[in-house]
Amino acid sequence: MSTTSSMFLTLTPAMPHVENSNHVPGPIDHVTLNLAVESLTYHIVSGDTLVPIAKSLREASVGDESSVSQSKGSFTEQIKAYPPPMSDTSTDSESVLSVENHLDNPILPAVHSDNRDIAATILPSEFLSPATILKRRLETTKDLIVCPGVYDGFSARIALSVGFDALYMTGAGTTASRLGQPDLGLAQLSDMRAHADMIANLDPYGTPLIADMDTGYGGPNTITLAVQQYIRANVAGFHIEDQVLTKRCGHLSGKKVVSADVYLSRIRAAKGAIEKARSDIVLIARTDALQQLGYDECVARLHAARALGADVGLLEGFRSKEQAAQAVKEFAPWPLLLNIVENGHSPLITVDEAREMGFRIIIFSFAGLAPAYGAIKGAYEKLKTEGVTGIQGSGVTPRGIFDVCGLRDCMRIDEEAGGEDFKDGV
Ligand SMILES: C[C@](O)(C(=O)O)[C@H](CC(=O)O)C(=O)O
Repeated sequence: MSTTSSMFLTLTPAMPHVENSNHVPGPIDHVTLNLAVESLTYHIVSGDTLVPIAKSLREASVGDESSVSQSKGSFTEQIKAYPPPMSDTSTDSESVLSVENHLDNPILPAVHSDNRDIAATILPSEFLSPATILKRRLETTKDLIVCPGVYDGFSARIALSVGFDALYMTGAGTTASRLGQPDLGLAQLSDMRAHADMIANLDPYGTPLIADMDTGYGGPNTITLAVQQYIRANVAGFHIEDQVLTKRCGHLSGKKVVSADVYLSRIRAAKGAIEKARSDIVLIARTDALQQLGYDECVARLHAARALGADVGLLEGFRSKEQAAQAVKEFAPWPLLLNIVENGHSPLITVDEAREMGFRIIIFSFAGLAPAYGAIKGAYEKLKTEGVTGIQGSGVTPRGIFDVCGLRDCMRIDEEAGGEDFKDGV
């Protein structure tokens, strides 16, 4: 039939979703349409499956004409921005399906033919989103995923240059660096989303970012928006907790948690948003109930969160190494994340010890913020008392700092595009 007949799409192992994907919403409003298009974009770059792409296209196709044409325009632009690896047209019969046949599947009716042409140009055969990378690593290995805390673009760049399994965007550090405020629930969704978006997209196709989502910033509707926004921001995983909205750092005294019912409504809302988006973003259920309600209540809350589909558990503020090890055993093989906050309320557990205990993710929330505090304060004090910063002779040059921030990539992009901005160097 059309131009699509000779085009092939290599599908990822997530393909079996096809059989269960016949839920197609009815007519949609502008908001839903925009979400569909954004989710579509996400799936293009994520390479999850063809189904969400086709489903989103269908959703777009039932919107009003102006929305549809607007969405198609933006869609086409997005595809141009992410050119497919056209050289890879593997013919492995298990992994290659005709786009045309696939879109003709009766569970995916009414896809516009011009949209099929667009879909046929998408070949996300090798690309996995950071969320998918993180999720598969949790599902298919027993690795301990080690994440340094990053609190801004520069600390994230430094962590990327050192090389880690994943990064952790600390809410405490975000609040400190973005707002200059303590970790008391003062950062709003817009602050956290914008910060996460910037950090997650410094290396958009690589190192996964796990980001703090605090309490979810409100009730189920706000949490739904928060999850949608984190997904669109290319965040690979997030944790959501049971503290009251006026929360505080998990390593301060006087914490208060909401009831188990309210907590579970948060988890349910988060999971529902993830499923609706067909996203692989990793849902980490955190409980801060230890201080106020004790260990058994934490265990009950995390078991309930697990039953609702949370991918990972986080029990905040362990009192001892024994308690940490006990929790891993309690939930195995469900993965647990360990939050290390040096000089906080919990004992220091090293990467090797955490691996031995069986934790699956370890975050060092203050690994960037605390040393930055010491180094910056030292330089400022020296400047004040001695009239110099002490940086001279340290070997840290402006060029070196900009290199960490991707200067070479910027130069390469310019050169490859035929630009001349850097032909005489920098
Ligand atoms: C993990 C945490 O949520 C963070 O924002 O990094 C904080 C860290 C901290 O403030 O000590 C927490 O443990 O609550």
